Amino acid sequence: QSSMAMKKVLTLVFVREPGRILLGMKKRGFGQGRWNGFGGKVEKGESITDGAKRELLEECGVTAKSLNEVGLINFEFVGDPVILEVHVFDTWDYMNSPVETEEMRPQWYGEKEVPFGEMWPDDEYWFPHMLNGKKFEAYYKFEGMDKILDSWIKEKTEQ
Ligand SMILES: Nc1nc(SCCc2ccccc2)c2[nH]cnc2n1
Repeated sequence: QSSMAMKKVLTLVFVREPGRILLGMKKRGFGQGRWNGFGGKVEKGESITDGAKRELLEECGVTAKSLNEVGLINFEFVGDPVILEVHVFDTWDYMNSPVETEEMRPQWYGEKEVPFGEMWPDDEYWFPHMLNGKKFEAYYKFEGMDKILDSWIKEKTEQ
């Protein structure tokens, strides 16, 4: 047992246009075969925001000029002691059109056409908060990659 909880800090960035959202089809690694935002690990010595901008650029060639904090999600996977602490951002202020990389195949979706059937099962629960511009915190306990055993979500009033 470990008295210190083990956490891995990750980022997730969604590029926005009025009525549309950019998703990426993950081509390898964790979450392969699912549409998602762009993101990954935060490196030592970089801020979470800088890590988010770096992953967005690496994964689809888009440079975010500013990021909005959208939410904070903690994911637990049964049998894995490491909690994933995912910082979710969006950007409306960016440069360059998205391009496909080895990691991700980008595609724009209408906000009413988000392909939840090809995404992580939790997304359909917190996307509406993001799309409505509401900040949120959430927790999802997974068994495997498809089954949610336990969850909660709450909106954050601006501090
Ligand atoms: N939408 C969503 N994303 C993730 S992982 C996001 C963080 C990440 C991790 C590794 C590489 C890139 C990005 C999820 N895990 C469980 N449900 C989930 N939903």
